[in-house]
Amino acid sequence: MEQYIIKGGMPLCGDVSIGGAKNAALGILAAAIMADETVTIENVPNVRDTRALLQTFEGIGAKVKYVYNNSVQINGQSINDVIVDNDSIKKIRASYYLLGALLGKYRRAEVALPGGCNIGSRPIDQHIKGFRALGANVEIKGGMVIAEAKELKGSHIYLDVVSVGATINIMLAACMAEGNTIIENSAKEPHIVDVANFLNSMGANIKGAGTDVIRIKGVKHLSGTTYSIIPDQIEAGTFMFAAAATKGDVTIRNVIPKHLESISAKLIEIGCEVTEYDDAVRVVGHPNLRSTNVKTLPYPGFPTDMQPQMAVVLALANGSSMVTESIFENRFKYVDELTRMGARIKVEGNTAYIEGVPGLTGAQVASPDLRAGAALVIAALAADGISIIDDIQYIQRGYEDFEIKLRSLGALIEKVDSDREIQKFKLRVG
Ligand SMILES: CC(=O)N[C@H]1[C@@H](OP(=O)(O)OP(=O)(O)OC[C@H]2O[C@@H](n3ccc(=O)[nH]c3=O)[C@H](O)[C@@H]2O)O[C@H](CO)[C@@H](O)[C@@H]1O
Ligand SMILES: C=C(OP(=O)(O)O)C(=O)O
Repeated sequence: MEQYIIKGGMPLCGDVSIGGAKNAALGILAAAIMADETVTIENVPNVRDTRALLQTFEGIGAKVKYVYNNSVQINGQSINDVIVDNDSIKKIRASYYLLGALLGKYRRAEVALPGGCNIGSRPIDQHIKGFRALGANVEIKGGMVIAEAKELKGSHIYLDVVSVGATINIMLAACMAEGNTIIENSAKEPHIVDVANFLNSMGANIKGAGTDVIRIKGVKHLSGTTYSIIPDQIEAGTFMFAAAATKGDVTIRNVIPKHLESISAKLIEIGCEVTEYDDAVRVVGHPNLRSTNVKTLPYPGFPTDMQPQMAVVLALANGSSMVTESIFENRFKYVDELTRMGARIKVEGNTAYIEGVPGLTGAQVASPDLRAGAALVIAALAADGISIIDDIQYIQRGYEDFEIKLRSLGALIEKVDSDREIQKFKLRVG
């Protein structure tokens, strides 16, 4: 199994360019199969999750062509199956978007229950409630979600919880339903807006994305388009926190600074310097970081997908901090691993109580999930000595060329696959 080996203690310095947003890409790729023509999508992150989704499209008969590095052409007209239950799709969360897309286009979908990071119970009751409100029969049988509708009719849907997945999924189905749909209490994340913009560029009629009321007028056909996905807010934030933890100086390019406000605000609060440019942010670390408290919230609040990375930075700040996770009930699994590196963190309920330490020490640790894995990489970059990170397949779900980008900032990190490669790295870095 592949691992990362890291020799820490080097401040990260230089420029890094951010790729397309994974969580926007997954919604947009699913939406693309609804078009009657070829769709070209640019800035698609080449990560495990997007590859799994694209392979699944081919499995049900869609045509997928990689035009160059991060551009993909999709034509869904040749789809000949609405049953999706292959092994790789079961591992990703965004398989649920195939329900909305296939139901909207073909009025039937049978998709394996979603996987994704094991960070909580992650029900999909709000997705199902939305589909039912549009007139679909939905049942769960043998690990599959089966949704079927003779006709889909616009409806007024109030989400009981603010859900990114349910908002996008209902938007997908409703944009090809008859009549008008209103989604109230919808999520407002930048990727919701990006999926809506993409659907509109194919001829859908969606207004209000980015607010908590989305209005959709159903259309009969969606056409071809060319569209570029927004930069990944979470990849950008991860590099920002890596700069802070290693007391470095990193300019993160190809970002939308507005999407990073909650992250920048926390970095400034703890003493880092953050400069915003039109499409870049520069983070300069501080030798003595201050403590603070953070609570995860739906956008524009502090993102849950940045919570583990923030905890690592606070583990290295002076004084006591509190990190409260309000979205997922099981997102502190990295704490035991971080403790093995010398962090002082105690979890009670949905809050991690952190006593900052002057430094961490390298250790062998395992990624419990995607962002926790990224956080452990940050910890290892800041730590004294050598760390080995196991289970990096989770990290590869969401970060393209993570180790290559980190190396370009001066990090001593290698992806290894054998003891021999580990020994070679150790000899090289001394
Ligand atoms: C592929 C993707 O885009 N994943 C993101 C998406 O996940 P995901 O779409 O799974 O997250 P949601 O926004 O739906 O979840 C938010 C909260 O609502 C609850 N809930 C959700 C749906 C539902 O039907 N019933 C219900 O109770 C969840 O358990 C959670 O407590 O948004 C999360 C919150 O920003 C991010 O951490 C994930 O990275
Ligand atoms: C939790 C995440 O992903 P997913 O919802 O795909 O598991 C994430 O991107 O941090």
